[in-house]
Amino acid sequence: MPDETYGSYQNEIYGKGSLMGILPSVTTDPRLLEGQARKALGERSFNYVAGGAGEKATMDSNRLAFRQWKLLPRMLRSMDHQDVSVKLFGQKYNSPLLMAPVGVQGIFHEDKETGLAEVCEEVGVPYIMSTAATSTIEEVAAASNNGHRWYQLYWPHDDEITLSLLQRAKAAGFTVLVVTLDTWSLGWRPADLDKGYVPFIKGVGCQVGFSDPVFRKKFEDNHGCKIEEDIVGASQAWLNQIAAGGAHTWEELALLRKNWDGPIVLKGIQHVEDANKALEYGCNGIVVSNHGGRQVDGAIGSLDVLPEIVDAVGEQMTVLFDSGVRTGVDIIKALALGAKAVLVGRPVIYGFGIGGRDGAKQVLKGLLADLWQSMGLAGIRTVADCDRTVIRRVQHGGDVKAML
Ligand SMILES: Cc1cc2nc3c(=O)[nH]c(=O)nc-3n(C[C@H](O)[C@H](O)[C@H](O)COP(=O)(O)O)c2cc1C
Ligand SMILES: O=C(O)C(=O)c1ccccc1
Repeated sequence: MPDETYGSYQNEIYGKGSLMGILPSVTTDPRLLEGQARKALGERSFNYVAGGAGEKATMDSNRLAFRQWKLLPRMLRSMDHQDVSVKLFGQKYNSPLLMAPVGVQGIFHEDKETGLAEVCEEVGVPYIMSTAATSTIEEVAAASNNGHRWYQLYWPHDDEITLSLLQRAKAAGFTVLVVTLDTWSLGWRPADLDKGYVPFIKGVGCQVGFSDPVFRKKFEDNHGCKIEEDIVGASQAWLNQIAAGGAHTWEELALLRKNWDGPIVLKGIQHVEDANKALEYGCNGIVVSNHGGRQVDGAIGSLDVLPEIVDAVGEQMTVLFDSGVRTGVDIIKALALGAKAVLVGRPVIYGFGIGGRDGAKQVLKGLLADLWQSMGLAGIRTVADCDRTVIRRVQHGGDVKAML
């Protein structure tokens, strides 16, 4: 049962820490988390999650963008009825935090997607499942149980396969479709390129495709053998569907709109004109995101474009945010600039790599407790109260290296 106040994790750590000598096994310091994960994970898995495109300039920009906004805390306000719940697409959620879709979770811990989905249900955070998963749609749904789950589509080029994935996601209780637009091909990622590391080449992260009846039949018809008899060939065929072979177009969104009854959210929007187009093409929301700086190096910091996008479409559609969120105060800043909720990727995966289910749970609970504490101490009672009056932009951005 999720703790709906989220204040108690701090008490849990202080209480148990001082009374029983039990300390958290995953650091609560956002500056130390990546280093702890580096020690726990194999080199290639660590490089994969921590890596970014090019010289990581966009990863830096993501953090610097946060540093340029400061809170203006208010005092002597009763926080007796503090509430961090939000409503997204007519559904109430306990907090404005969502688990970002992250591929190949099985390379970070054997608990894989099913374990993380279970944890998300326990802490009350919606789990967004990636198409590049090491578990099937149906396995994740079973593990997520009564938890909120959204499905992230890497959009196959073959429409029949796309329709099959949508049908499976719907049947498995995924309520929101998140269509990622910025990764129709992998970015230029030196850390992976130098080690020749692509987990999918040997079928890792292809479980959604390999378990899909339409993809299976087409593969067998075209290759004259079963997937299990040619894993490398099947991996290539799956990758050609979801992460190679060119970008889709705005016009093609009609297929998704026609075949998905629930909300459709476009992930990877960084330009006001694209936000306007998302609206024009009948989408219900967007994630302002640069994929955590993993795709276009030198792209603008994600938080830097949030205000103008919110000004353009925030009244008509749900604007979500990700890329660079590391603390509770980061969440407050994104909300203050108009995001309705935020997605977090790497920090949770670091915790997951360090301690599987338990490690991921510590990170998620920590973020929620930090959000709760910081909102309260800043005098912000509800997410609705978290508007542009609670922050101010300053010129001195701080040293991003001190943070990362
Ligand atoms: C290891 C890794 C794998 C990812 N895989 C996916 C994916 O399969 N689908 C997707 O839409 N985004 C994927 N992302 C991007 C995240 O959803 C999110 O946009 C990004 O991690 C946010 O930035 P943050 O890590 O700074 O929080 C991935 C990110 C990482 C770090
Ligand atoms: O690595 C990523 O960022 C990502 O989004 C991805 C893309 C294809 C397969 C797995 C993950």
